[in-house]
Amino acid sequence: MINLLSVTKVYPGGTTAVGDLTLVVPTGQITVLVGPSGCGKTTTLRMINRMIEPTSGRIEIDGVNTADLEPGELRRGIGYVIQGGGLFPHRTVLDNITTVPLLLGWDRRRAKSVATELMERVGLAPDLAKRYPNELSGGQQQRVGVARALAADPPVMLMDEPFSAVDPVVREQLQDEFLRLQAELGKTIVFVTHDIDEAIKLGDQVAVLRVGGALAQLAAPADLLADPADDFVADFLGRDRGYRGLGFAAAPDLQVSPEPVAVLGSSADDARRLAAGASWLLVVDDAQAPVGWVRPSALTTVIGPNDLHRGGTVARQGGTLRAALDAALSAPSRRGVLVDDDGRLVGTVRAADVLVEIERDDGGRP
Ligand SMILES: Nc1ncnc2c1ncn2[C@@H]1O[C@H](COP(=O)(O)OP(=O)(O)OP(=O)(O)O)[C@@H](O)[C@H]1O
Repeated sequence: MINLLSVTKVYPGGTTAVGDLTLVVPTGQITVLVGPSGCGKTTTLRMINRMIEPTSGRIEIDGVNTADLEPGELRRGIGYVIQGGGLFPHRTVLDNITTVPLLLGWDRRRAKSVATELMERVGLAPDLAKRYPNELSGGQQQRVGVARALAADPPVMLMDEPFSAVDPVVREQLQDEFLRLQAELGKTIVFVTHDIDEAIKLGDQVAVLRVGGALAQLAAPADLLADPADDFVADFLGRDRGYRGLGFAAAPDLQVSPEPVAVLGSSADDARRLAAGASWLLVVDDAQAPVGWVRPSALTTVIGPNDLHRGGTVARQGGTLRAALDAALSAPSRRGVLVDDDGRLVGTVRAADVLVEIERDDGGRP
C-alpha cells in the first residue's frame, strides 16, 4: 500500500503543483490519477519514486517513509513507464529490457531469459529482440517500455500516460493487454492519464484532481459515473454518464430468445424459408459464430460475404448491460446478438428486455 499523507509540492517560482494531497493506493490494484492539464499528476507520480521531492507531507510504501530510503534503493522496487516508452535509443530491445536486472547484478543468462519471457508476455515477437527502438512501431516501443519496467519484478509500477503516443486502435489493444497482464501480475499501480475514458476503463479506483493538485474525488469508476462529487467532476466525466455506467453493470438475467439462422453459403430460397417473412435473417459460419445479417428478399443466389450487413455489435452472454444494449441498438433487426465465450451464437435480446433489467437493477444506490 502506498500512502500519500498531506503531500504538497510548491515549485521554485511559487506554483503549487500538488496541494495537501492525501491518498491511499491499495496493494495489487490500479489507481488512476486523472485531471486537466497542469493539475499535478506527473508531479505526484514522480514524488512517489523521489524523482521530485515533496515540499511537505510524507509518502509511505508499506509503512516505510520513502524519505528514509536511499532513492536508488527505493527505485529498484518501482517500475516506471512513460509515454513513448522512454527507451534508450542506442540499445537493442533486449538490452533495454535487461538494463535494470544487469544493474542489480543478475548474470546475463538469467537476465536474457527473463527478458525473452517478458517480451512474449507483453506481445512482442522474439525476432524484435535485436532491433533498436527507432525500428519499432509506437505500440511496440510502448510494449518494450512496459517489459523493461517489469524486468526486475518490482511490486510497484508508476505509469505516466504510457499509451498516449499511439493511435486509438493500438491504444485500445495496449489497454486490454495491460489489464490482462495485471490480472496475472497483481502489481500496485499508479497510472496517470488525462483521458477520463482510459481512467474509467483501467482504474480499480480513480482519483480526479483539480488544478493545484487537490483531490476532487476518489472512487471506483462505476461510483464516479453514478455519483460525481461536484460540478467539476461531473463536467470532467462528460456526457453519456448513465450509458457509460452500464458498462459496469453485469447482465446475467437477460431474456434471450432463440434466433433462426442461415449458414453462410445457404441458398436464397432456404434463407427466405428460414426467415419466415422477417425482414432480416442472421447468418452464422460453420462454427455457429455470427457473421452478419442479410435481407432475405434481396438475395439472388446464395448468401455470400458481400450480402452481409456487418453493423451489429456482438455481446457476450453474461457480459455488461451496455454491451447487450449496444448489440440491440446496432443490429439492423434490432435484435442484439449474444454469443458464448467461444463466440458461438446463444440467441438475441431486444433493447426493451435490456431496459427491463436496467430498471430492475437500481445498482444498490440510495
Ligand atoms: N520543474 C517545474 N518548475 C516549475 N513548475 C513546474 C515544474 N514542473 C511542473 N510545473 C508546474 O506544476 C504544475 C503541475 O505540473 P504537472 O506536470 O505535474 O501536471 P500534469 O497534471 O501532469 O500536467 P499534464 O497533464 O499537462 O502533463 C503545472 O502548473 C506546471 O506548470
